[in-house]
Amino acid sequence: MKILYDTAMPYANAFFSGLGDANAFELGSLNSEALVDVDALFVRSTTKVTAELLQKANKLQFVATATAGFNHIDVDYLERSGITWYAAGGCNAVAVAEYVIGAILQLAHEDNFNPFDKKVAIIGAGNVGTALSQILDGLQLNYVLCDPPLQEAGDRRSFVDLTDALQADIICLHTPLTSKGKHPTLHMLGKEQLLTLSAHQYVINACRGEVIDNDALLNCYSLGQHLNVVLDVWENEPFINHQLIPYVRLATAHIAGHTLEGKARGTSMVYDAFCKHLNLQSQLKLEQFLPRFENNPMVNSSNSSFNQLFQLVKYMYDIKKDDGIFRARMAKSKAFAAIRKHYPIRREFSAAEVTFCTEEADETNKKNVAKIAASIGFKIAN
Ligand SMILES: NC(=O)C1=CN([C@@H]2O[C@H](COP(=O)(O)OP(=O)(O)OC[C@H]3O[C@@H](n4cnc5c(N)ncnc54)[C@H](O)[C@@H]3O)[C@@H](O)[C@H]2O)C=CC1
Ligand SMILES: O=C(O)C(=O)[C@H](O)COP(=O)(O)O
Repeated sequence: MKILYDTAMPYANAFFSGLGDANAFELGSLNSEALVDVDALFVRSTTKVTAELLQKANKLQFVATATAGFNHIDVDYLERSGITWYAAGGCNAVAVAEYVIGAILQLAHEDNFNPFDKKVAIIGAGNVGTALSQILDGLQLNYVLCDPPLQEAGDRRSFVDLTDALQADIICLHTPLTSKGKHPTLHMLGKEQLLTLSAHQYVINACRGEVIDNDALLNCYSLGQHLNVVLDVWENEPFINHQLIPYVRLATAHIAGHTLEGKARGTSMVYDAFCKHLNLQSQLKLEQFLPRFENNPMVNSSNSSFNQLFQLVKYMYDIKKDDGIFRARMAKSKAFAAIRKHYPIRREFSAAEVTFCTEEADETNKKNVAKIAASIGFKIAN
């Protein structure tokens, strides 16, 4: 059994070497020759799995991506060719939701608004959208959901349409990239939609760059429209339009899902799916591999509730730092792919145990913040 996997899949050798002759490929190095006699191919979103790449894949029976999105895979071709495929939907849902919360609290801090008074719209209420809604529930922030496919399929949550969603204060995009079907998302926010937005609203795109028409966005900015947009994803990655960067409020290199947990869960879900395909019992579990988080956060309970939560979230994920690195490196070169490749280890809230430094007078405040922190995933020290 010959297995090829992307080197960017954490713990892949440990997971796959017991299942066959497992070898890694480096980003950008895969070609059709390398797929001769390969039985299983495991990728991340940076490898386009096309008919052309697979033209010499004489033995391929299973293709999997250790990512939620699968628009980089020609699934029609795989299905026509009798090749089983799998995408690790949900592997990094919590990571993206934590990125979005990091962005909202950072913007609230910079623009001096109270996030608890704002309404969030979650467009795309699947794995990521649901993980985000759970954190918003924990923080007691108001939100609406917009997901016509789920609504039509009978999902019992309550939904609004796109026009209503675009009136929310903070609009978060969590759809797949699709260009066919009844509800395509390609350029879902085009010129017409962007022109309806006001200077008091915020748009956060952490799904796929092409869901916002980037040329239309640049045009709005060039014409003087004030738009608060956070972009983790861009059209035409990694060769994005640099002209957009100075206008964007927070800019990152498609790393919203890049927690250690999110990436490693992708590997482990691919392993489980492949074992199932082979009719084998999975032997390995993600928990065997994840290291303990050593630098647990401490929070001062004499600060306001907002500041304590902001401090805590920023300790685990500082979006402003990623934004600074992005701007500095992108100013000098086409560093998009390199920033992603060398992204430092980031952990999810659930890895950390929080200690509160509390004077007696702050005890009630501490209890309130600790309850909220626990409800968004943190462990609380006794
Ligand atoms: N920035 C990053 O690092 C990451 C980006 N992603 C992207 O986010 C996307 C969503 O991820 P998941 O939640 O795991 O996928 P999912 O498939 O669980 O959820 C997507 C939801 O979007 C809905 N949807 C589809 N078309 C829609 C439309 N026109 N309007 C509103 N909703 C629509 C679907 O019904 C579904 O419920 C992925 O497809 C991927 O492209 C995912 C993880 C990490
Ligand atoms: O899961 C997805 O979908 C994503 O967008 C991933 O976070 C992308 O990560 P890479 O595969 O590009 O490292």
